[in-house]
Amino acid sequence: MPLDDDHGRSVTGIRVSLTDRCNFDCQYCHNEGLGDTRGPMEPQDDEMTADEVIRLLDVVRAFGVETVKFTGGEPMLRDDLAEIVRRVPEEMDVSVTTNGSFLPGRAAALADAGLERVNVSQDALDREAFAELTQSGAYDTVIEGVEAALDAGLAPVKLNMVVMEPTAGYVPEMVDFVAATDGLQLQLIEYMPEIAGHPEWAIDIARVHDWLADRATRVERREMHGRRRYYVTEREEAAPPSIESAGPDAPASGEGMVEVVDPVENTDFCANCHRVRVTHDGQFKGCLNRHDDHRSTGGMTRAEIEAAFRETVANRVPFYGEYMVESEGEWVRNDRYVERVVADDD
Ligand SMILES: Nc1nc2c(ncn2[C@@H]2O[C@H](COP(=O)(O)OP(=O)(O)OP(=O)(O)O)[C@@H](O)[C@H]2O)c(=O)[nH]1
Ligand SMILES: C[S@@+](CC[C@H](N)C(=O)[O-])C[C@H]1O[C@@H](n2cnc3c(N)ncnc32)[C@H](O)[C@@H]1O
Ligand code: SF4
Ligand code: SF4
Repeated sequence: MPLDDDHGRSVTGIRVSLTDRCNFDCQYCHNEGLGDTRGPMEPQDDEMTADEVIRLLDVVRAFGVETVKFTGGEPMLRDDLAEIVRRVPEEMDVSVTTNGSFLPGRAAALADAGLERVNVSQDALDREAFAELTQSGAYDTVIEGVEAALDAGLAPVKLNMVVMEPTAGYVPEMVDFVAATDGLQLQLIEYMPEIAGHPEWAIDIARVHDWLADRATRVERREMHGRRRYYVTEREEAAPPSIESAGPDAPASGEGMVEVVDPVENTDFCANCHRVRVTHDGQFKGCLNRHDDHRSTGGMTRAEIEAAFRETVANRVPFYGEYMVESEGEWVRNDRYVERVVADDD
């Protein structure tokens, strides 16, 4: 049975950052709550080993955690990613979120190792905009990577697009693209300024919902975070760039799914959050936005890791609505946690 926190949220998923390193330098990157990805590209001593990752997964699986997501930094900078995926406890659903630049040549091996799906970041179907946003010239490689993932059977491949002022204009084309391409889905992620800064890039996500509601033939609500999923059909007049998803003769599905990830100041999203994170150096982290709830697992016995996980879950609180509360139209830290942080620091 999964563990529940004090707010009735069962923990069913774990997100493991395998490295803090990245070969891109996206202008918007929050690095899963850990700040800057810039730095050395070589493996770092503080990264968990494959054995340590598997040991943690073994512990949380026994607490009913059903899904694991490997992320980073760029998780495919880990040469042992396929080995790690192969060793994930059998009962767990395993996926990876990647910038896609290493998928050509490696997607098939990951699928063989047991990877079930992959999310690939792609913010614009435009070479120049992509280069500007990611500070990388890997546009064609990423498109090839998406094709490689589809060919390897990793569908549905979710394209992750961060929606903010510099990218919002590319949304319609991305939606047409997934509607026209079998095996692809789109995830529109509201830009989160909390860690990355640049509040001026934030957009009003309600406008995106309204636009999608007009465009969609049906709408669903995902249990996780209460996210809305819009199903869209192909428009005849649209001619987006093509990907031959399942071979040149494969029929297009004619329907695409677009999911909106809208965590910013969204109490409903946080009230339905079922995830615990693990940092690349092996610390449990109860919330993406918090830095005061990390619990180390380094050098611990299994019993100690179990205790650290229980404590992490017990201390989880919805970020918006509990850790942050509204006061006179502003989000401010709840006094309860200000006191706790000061006490912890002593
Ligand atoms: N604030 C917040 N943002 C999240 C959370 N989960 C996902 N996100 C945002 O969505 C981004 C993409 O996450 P992914 O790992 O690709 O996708 P996902 O939706 O979590 O995973 P799937 O289960 O594959 O749909 C993250 O890097 C965050 O920006 C969450 O629990 N809280
Ligand atoms: C931190 S990256 C790590 C995995 C991998 N390097 C990648 O880019 O997919 C995970 C996801 O977070 C998203 N992301 C990064 N910074 C963000 C921000 N400030 N707001 C919203 N999403 C963000 C990225 O677009 C990506 O899809
Ligand atoms: S590729 Fe991922 S981890 Fe790297 S900078 Fe971009 S969003 Fe951040
Ligand atoms: S509590 Fe909210 S901000 Fe924190 S990880 Fe969960 S959904 Fe994200």
